[in-house]
Amino acid sequence: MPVFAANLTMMFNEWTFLDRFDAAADAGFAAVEYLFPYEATPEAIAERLARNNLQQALFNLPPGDWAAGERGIAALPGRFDELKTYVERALDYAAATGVRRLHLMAGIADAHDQNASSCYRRSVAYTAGRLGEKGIDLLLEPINGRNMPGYFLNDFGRAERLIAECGLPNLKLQFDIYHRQIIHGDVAMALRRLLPITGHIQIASVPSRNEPDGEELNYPYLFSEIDRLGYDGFIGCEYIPRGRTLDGLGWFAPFARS
Ligand SMILES: O=C(O)C(=O)CO
Repeated sequence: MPVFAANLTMMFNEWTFLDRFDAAADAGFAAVEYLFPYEATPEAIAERLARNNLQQALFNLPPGDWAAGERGIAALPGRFDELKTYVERALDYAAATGVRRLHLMAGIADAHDQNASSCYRRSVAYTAGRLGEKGIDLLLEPINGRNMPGYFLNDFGRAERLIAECGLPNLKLQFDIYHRQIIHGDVAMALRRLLPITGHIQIASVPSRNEPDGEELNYPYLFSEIDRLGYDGFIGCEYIPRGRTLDGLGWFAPFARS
């Protein structure tokens, strides 16, 4: 049975960030994820996790200047020293929250630019090494170019090759089924092939990125396939509720913690 993590960046937006932890637990979630924790203190987040007996499934390392349009800096030339400070900042939050996996965003850069590619490799190798010292996995997530135009890592094959070439035991794929379907399709076969290198799964309907209960993907089938394949990680619910978050949780009822 998959363990679902509520994505508190997208879900439970009727509450303030810290109150979303309580709301997710009350709705039956045993785990949470979000893009970034950095506007709250590590202590405040740790307190909400403990109070609600929630596991922290995932969050992202700092992404650079998000408000200015940056979506990570790992592939951006000249930003390596800044990246190192981001790694330490994320590790502070990791220590407080007990998270075992972090996502490194690549950035907006030409996917075929040699300089960007070598910066990305260097950033990935450095970050994986530093996280490995703490027993934490580093995740790389291909993101579709419709949601994030110009994003460097926009192809599952490239992520797979990089993970293989690096050969680092804690470097894994973040398999967002929503992005996979938009970029390549063939979701079930890709899960079968890529599950051995997958460290986290995320879900949403396609094309609307809403609750996983309709449109072009058959999630009940995919959940049973993920179970059949023996996946024992988290499934992050990275979707935008159509209306109020609680009203859209019908799909989740069979999986809710009582
Ligand atoms: O945009 C997404 O899908 C992400 O998960 C960014 O971390």
